[in-house]
Amino acid sequence: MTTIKVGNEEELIKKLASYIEKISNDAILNREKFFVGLSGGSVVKYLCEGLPLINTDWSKWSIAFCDERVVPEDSDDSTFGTYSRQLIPKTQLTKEQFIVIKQGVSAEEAAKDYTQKLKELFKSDNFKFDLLLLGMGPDGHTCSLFPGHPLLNETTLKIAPITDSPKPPSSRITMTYPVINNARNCIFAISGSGKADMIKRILKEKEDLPATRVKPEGSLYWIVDNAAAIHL
Ligand SMILES: O=C1O[C@H](COP(=O)(O)O)[C@@H](O)[C@H](O)[C@H]1O
Repeated sequence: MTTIKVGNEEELIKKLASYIEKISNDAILNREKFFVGLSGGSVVKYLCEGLPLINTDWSKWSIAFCDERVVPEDSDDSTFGTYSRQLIPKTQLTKEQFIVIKQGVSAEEAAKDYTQKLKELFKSDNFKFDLLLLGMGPDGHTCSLFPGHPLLNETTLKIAPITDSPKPPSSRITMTYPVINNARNCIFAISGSGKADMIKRILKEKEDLPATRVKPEGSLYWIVDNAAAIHL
């Protein structure tokens, strides 16, 4: 695991973008494709500001969601909806490059459908992402994997439904650890004093929390700004 400290949110956005540029270009050079998973929450802002700055072959990108809320695409809670409005117009990405959840169905059906879509994307049951871009909530959750929730121990489902998310909206789908920890690279991007206590508990005290359980086969990076890293 590598911890990268930066001064503030602006520097975090630039640092994150530079890592994504390198990882995407390596993947495209070596495998001619780049499979990436995006998160919602504060990561959306970091990516919508940082990604338009990078040099990459956008046509080689396939984009999935580390978790997604089971809501209509035009809802403010839809992670795809937000990227669609705020990222696509600033890059050469098209909507067709995003793997989106099925609309108008239950979380259970959305998770099954999403699993099928990923099987088609990877042409395999082995969902090997080049990069997962992760956030962490102030309670230590990542994706839609919350402290104490039974999904932390899910080993069969790769994409799981959750209908009792403690953070609204309650109905979501999420990657589980068998997919997360199969990734070639995972990057957490964390900014602000509101995350400082949890950063200490996870990175210093190694407390068993959802974000701590992200231990990919590949590389793990935590990019943390000064305000979030104050207790390290
Ligand atoms: O609900 C969610 O929360 C986490 C963390 O969000 P943040 O705003 O505290 O960064 C996010 O990573 C996840 O994708 C999202 O659905």
